Amino acid sequence: MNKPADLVIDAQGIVNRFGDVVVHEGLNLAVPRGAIMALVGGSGSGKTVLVRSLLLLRAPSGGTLKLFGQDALAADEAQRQALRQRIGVLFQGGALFTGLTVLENVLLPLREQGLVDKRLLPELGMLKIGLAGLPADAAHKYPAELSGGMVKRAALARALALDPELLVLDEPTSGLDPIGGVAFDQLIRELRDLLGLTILQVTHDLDSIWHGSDTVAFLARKKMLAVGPAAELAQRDEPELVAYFRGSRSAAYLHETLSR
Ligand SMILES: Nc1ncnc2c1ncn2[C@@H]1O[C@H](COP(=O)(O)OP(=O)(O)OP(=O)(O)O)[C@@H](O)[C@H]1O
Repeated sequence: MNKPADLVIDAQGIVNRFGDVVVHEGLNLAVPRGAIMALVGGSGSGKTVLVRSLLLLRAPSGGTLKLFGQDALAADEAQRQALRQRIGVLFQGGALFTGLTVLENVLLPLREQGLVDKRLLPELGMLKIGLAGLPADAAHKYPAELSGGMVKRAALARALALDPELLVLDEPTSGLDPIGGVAFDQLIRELRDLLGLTILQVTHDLDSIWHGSDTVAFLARKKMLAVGPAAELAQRDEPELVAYFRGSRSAAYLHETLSR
């Protein structure tokens, strides 16, 4: 068992409902520090609603939520803002400002925070761009001038801007070719090791699920149906897990990776 202090996210008994529609009912999720956890579930199972709750963008209808050991639901707005600043978010599609260069995008959170000496900003921005695996000359390009993989990396550099402890990634490898996807997974693992990050990633990418994550949290029946390494979940008998891990898509994937 992890001590509570070792859990970056500790959500217990979470309930989320919209009118009569119950999305989560007594959902538990514990993410230990240093984990790379994939958040997986069918369409409409409630991954986005859960992530919005974890990012303090939506108050759950019930349950408790500790972030970094602090009671996030009892926190006042200033404390919630401080908690949010400890979380870097990579939105699907990158969500970069198209009228700003990569460097300007990366510097935006730092400028808004206003804690860093302005003269140090460009150097700091270039450091984040390098960490995200982009060449220095990408800094002065606009998002439209970048490949899909570079856009993801630029968005990652921005997510790293405020030195987060937790990175939340929404389908980080979607739209990338398999080689680009594996390279991105590898980068995430290196950053976890280098910076001591904790990663929670919503993903449908079988490479990310099987090889890019240590643990898979599987959302079904309004709760976390199972949490464990992909190989462990693939042995379970719950019909949702059988369909996901032993269905035709997974079978084809495993057949292909075993023969690589
Ligand atoms: N603002 C809202 N008002 C009403 N219902 C909502 C709202 N947001 C989400 N829902 C419902 O909550 C459920 C879960 O939606 P959510 O977007 O979290 O699923 P998801 O797992 O992220 O799906 P996908 O993989 O397709 O993106 C759905 O039934 C959806 O209709």
